Amino acid sequence: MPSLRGKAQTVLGPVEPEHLGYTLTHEHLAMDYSCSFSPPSPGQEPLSDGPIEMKNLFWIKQNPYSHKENLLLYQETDAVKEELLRFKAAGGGTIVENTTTGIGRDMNTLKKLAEETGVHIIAGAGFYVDSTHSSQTQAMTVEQLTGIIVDEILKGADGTDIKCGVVGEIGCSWPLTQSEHRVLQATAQAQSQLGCPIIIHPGRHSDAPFQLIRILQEAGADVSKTVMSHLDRTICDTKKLLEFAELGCYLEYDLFGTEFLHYQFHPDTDMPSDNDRITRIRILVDEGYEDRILMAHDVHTKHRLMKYGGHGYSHILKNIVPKMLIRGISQDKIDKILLANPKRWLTFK
Ligand SMILES: CC(=O)NCCS(=O)(=O)O
Repeated sequence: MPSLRGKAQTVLGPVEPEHLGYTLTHEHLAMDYSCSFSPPSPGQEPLSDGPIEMKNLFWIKQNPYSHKENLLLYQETDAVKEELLRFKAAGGGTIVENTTTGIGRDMNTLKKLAEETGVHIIAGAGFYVDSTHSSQTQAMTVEQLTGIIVDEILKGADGTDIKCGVVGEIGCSWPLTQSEHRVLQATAQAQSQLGCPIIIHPGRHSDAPFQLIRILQEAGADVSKTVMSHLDRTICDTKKLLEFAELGCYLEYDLFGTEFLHYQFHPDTDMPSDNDRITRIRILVDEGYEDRILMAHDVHTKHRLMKYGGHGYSHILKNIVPKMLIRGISQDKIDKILLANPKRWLTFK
């Protein structure tokens, strides 16, 4: 089998990293997030079952995980295709599709979207959070889990010959479960065998990213090829963020476009606004971490698509980049964040 060293691996095969272009490192194009359904507040049950309509859109935006149909992104392939074409027209080149086992990864659809739009799509290997692990997964050893992840990259995933090009998002809860711990160790082992990029979904606690990096390191992972996702909602304290940045992984702000009053998954956290995200990125740039920052939207529900009045996959390129420039983050730094850093991360070692 030819080595992947020096290449990035898309669903259409290996590519030269120079060809990736502007890259969103954490998105979903086809996914079923029903596993995260949050029952609505008493009295709001009828809102949960209806279709998405103008008159309930504000409620859905505030309660995205309580609306059943909103969680079925996989039903929107035509709308997603249209949006990928817009992303490309806005200068975009690559999307890393983070849907792993447990939330409806669909390799055939990803391949079709890549063929029909010309956008490079890189699929994720591995497993989402414990609540989606099958009883078979729960019973597997680290070696068995490693074998599955390695095969998804070298041979193909979900019974297809379409290959993944990153490991993740690897789902972790807070507190971390035993099954998630084994999957993390397998992720580290797969990475040390293949030199591949990995990406982690941390549990919702500011200590979680530190714990996860420690476990990965102890299991032999290369922290410099590791992305910690969702820092937006995970480490809100600047001192702690800078402490975490010292560990040397990529720091991902991937919830651009998500703005709401009440964060359903963790009401103690105030979800930052896009302006807050830009402020935090500016702090990291000023502290010298410009080579470690990544950005994305993590679109994973229908209401964030433009078809439903959402911001879509072009929001960063069209609206956030201009605002970053206004806030004193130079084009050179932005090109590091959206072009050079993803390229370095996605290149197999
Ligand atoms: C699909 C996924 O895991 N999205 C993350 C949502 S969260 O609110 O940042 O946990």
